[in-house]
Amino acid sequence: MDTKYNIGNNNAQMNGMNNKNKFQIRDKPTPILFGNKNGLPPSPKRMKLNGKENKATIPNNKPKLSIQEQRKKLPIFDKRNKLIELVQKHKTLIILGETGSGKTTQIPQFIYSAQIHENGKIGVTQPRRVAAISIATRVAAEIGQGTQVGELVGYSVRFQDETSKKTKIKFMTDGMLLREAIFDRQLMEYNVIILDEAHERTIHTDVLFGIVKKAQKLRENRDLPPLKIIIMSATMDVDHFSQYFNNCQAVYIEGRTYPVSLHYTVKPHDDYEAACVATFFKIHKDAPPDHDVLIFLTGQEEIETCANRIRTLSKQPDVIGPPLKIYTLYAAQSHSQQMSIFQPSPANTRKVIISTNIAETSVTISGIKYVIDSGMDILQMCNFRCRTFHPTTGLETLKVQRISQEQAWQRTGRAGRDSEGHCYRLYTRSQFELMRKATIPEIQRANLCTVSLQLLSLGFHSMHFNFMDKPPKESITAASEHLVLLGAVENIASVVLTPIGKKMNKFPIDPHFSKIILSASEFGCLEEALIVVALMSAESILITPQSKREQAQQVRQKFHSAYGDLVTLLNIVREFNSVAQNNRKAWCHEHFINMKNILHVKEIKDQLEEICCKCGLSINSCGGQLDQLRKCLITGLFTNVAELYRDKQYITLDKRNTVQIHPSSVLHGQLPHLVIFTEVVQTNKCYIRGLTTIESKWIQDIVPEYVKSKNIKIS
Ligand SMILES: Nc1ncnc2c1ncn2[C@@H]1O[C@H](COP(=O)(O)OP(=O)(O)OP(=O)(O)O)[C@@H](O)[C@H]1O
Repeated sequence: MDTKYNIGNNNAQMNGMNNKNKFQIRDKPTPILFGNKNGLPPSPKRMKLNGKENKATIPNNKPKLSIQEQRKKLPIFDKRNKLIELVQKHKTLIILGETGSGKTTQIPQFIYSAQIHENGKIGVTQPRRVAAISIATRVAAEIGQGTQVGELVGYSVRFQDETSKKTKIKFMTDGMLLREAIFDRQLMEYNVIILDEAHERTIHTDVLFGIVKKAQKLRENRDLPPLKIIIMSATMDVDHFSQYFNNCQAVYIEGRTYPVSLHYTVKPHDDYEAACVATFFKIHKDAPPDHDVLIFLTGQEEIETCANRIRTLSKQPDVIGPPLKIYTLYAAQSHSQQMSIFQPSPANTRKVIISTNIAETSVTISGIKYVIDSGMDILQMCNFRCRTFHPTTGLETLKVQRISQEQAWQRTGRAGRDSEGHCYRLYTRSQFELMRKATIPEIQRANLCTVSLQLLSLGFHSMHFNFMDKPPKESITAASEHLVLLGAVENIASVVLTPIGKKMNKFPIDPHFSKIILSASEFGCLEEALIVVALMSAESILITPQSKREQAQQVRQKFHSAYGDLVTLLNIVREFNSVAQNNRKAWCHEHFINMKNILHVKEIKDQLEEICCKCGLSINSCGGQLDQLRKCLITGLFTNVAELYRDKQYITLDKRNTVQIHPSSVLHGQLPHLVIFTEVVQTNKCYIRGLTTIESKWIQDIVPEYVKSKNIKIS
């Protein structure tokens, strides 16, 4: 391998691990001991605010830097020429730079200004939509001169394309670029592709590594304009990556804009959630109001519980600190809920964001001074069935586990972005050293159904694809078997998609759902199937505020169907469609329906309908004959059937897992004999939701091959 470049000598590394003094948190709940006293700023002047003792309102009286001044302060900024030279020279380049050095926001702009992309586009992938959207917004603002997102700088995430003919820098989720590859293997739209946050090793990024490598080669062989590939991260195994990309060049950019002090606990803590709360209140008591806090926890339930605890405790009379604005961030939230974390908090109010690993990479949330890292994450074990396109309908079992060192550094890097910061690691230094270095690639543990279908449409069988790290053989075989049952391929070794398989790939959704759509016209219920699939692809249309839970449930009671959740949601959409345009807002308000999300369902349905028309399907409706829809669901979701066996317990027919009906389901407490589900939620128990009742004889009639191959017996 060529020598690695080191650019820059600004050695402002994360600091703060060497102070032996200890401080103790005296507030409720249980104190946590950190091995560093430098965690908090020196005691500032206090003043009365909202009747409580609080910090002075001008904690930071440095003048705010303009956006261009902020750019110039980034460690990457004065390495522009050297970087441009390297990108020009190498067809593939690995760029490693510390979190906050300016890789994601600056490198696409450097390439653009040097016209390396010539007349093509610069595509930049991100593992998550929140990052893709927020970075596009930031880069458009940095370019200035009235640039709006969707013009020179745009983004593309599933069902939302904010690009135009003018777009030259396109941020997108890795899944979107993968879909584009299905339609053009050579990725001719782009002359430069940047795969950012490569260390995350999401399933899509891993597949993209192989796809872009192949596209580059194809273009080379066919004398087409070359494709430049840039792989970026703050934390990755450079040698492993370089080897995969034909021993390509790697460059390291040193330096962060602001230092982050690290604080480890003195002893291990089992109750990491309580430790987060305790640490938060310690910060809250002493830090100025505009010093915001970001807490990393694992999943929705835990995050909501923590938010409630902080909310309740902050109202106690003996708790000192400014007013709080509490945000939560996890995959199941609506897009607007997720983006609300970027709103500046009102004056003299502290913002606290409690998040899953969504906020772990790429995002900059202005004002975050403190990061509290629980050290835990949820490992997604996709052993139920394929991951679906919607995070909350992914039928995965989830397991809480320790994060990797890479993740710990990424979390730390969320502080110190617009001023110096602190990271509280709720684990000891030795626990950190015992953590695995890198995250296990998702492809090693995920169900490969969707990806196998996508690869087949590109002419590759997963078994023979040039993965950076090959997934287990059993996962590939299981995915292939599933695709056979869905009718997408003739047999597990086939590299050719059946006509149905080809059509399935035209839909930007999980193969199980595209199969339902493709079967629906035969069942005479395509209209209804499109609505149901659109509902499963969008954020929840229901609003159920905790304080008005009963009222919301009561007013929506009239839509409830004994057939289950999907038919109930279908009833809501049907009713909404019949309401006059000018009354819809009031109707949504009255029924606790999220108007934006229900309109988005309609948009998705229209997009899916357009694809149906291109596939030559005629739209038909079953009206009140909902058995047709219930039967049709079996064609795609046959692996998600659960049968009642005793005492409210259900058993899944496919993998024999024990599950229960989730309390939020309209079928909760009703104990139907057989249900099909779209979602598994794991808390202390394993719950299923998104239910529809079905009849046992239908399964044998609709998927006889499956029943035979799995030797399924239904009582
Ligand atoms: N939305 C934003 N609001 C305010 N400042 C921002 C924003 N996005 C980026 N910045 C500034 O630009 C800096 C560099 O951000 P950038 O995302 O380019 O860094 P990076 O090196 O890619 O980091 P990471 O590896 O964490 O993604 C941030 O530290 C911050 O100072």
